[in-house]
Amino acid sequence: MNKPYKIAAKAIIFDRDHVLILRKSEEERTRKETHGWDFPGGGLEPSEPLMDALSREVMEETGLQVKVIAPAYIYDEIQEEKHLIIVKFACDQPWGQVRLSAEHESYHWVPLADLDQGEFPDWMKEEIRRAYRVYTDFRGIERE
Ligand SMILES: Nc1nc2c([nH]c(=O)n2[C@H]2C[C@H](O)[C@@H](COP(=O)(O)OP(=O)(O)OP(=O)(O)O)O2)c(=O)[nH]1
Repeated sequence: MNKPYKIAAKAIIFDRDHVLILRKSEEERTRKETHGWDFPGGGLEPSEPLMDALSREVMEETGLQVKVIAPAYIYDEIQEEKHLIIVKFACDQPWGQVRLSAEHESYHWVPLADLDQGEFPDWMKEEIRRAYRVYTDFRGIERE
């Protein structure tokens, strides 16, 4: 059976040694079984380039503009209903005032030093660590 593709772009945004993590709204959390944490981003609209989707979704979900550094991680899963591909980009230099959409209830600039103690799923922590390596390598920053 041919499954439809869903392609999404998500942003792992750094501000020096902090990373931006969103908390899904209660409605989103109860709608499906979820750990409730999120990176800003989402699926492509028809005929929309990946990078345009990234900046559109980041703006819609956070009100921020960011500088994209480079892809950091690709999540690729054949699910029951669809083939899901999510490209995660390391980003920095967030600019603007945070304004959340109805999808999220709060945002957290999490210090990287506190990541291990956070209640985020292990795979999110791993994606953040990878994106942080991309961020520090590209920007020539000493790692924490
Ligand atoms: N299990 C797992 N899911 C991952 C990884 N990387 C990654 O982007 N995902 C994606 C796939 C799922 O769409 C989503 C699972 O998180 P979730 O429990 O919040 O599920 P969800 O269906 O509410 O996801 P979404 O609306 O945020 O896309 O995260 C990973 O390494 N492991």
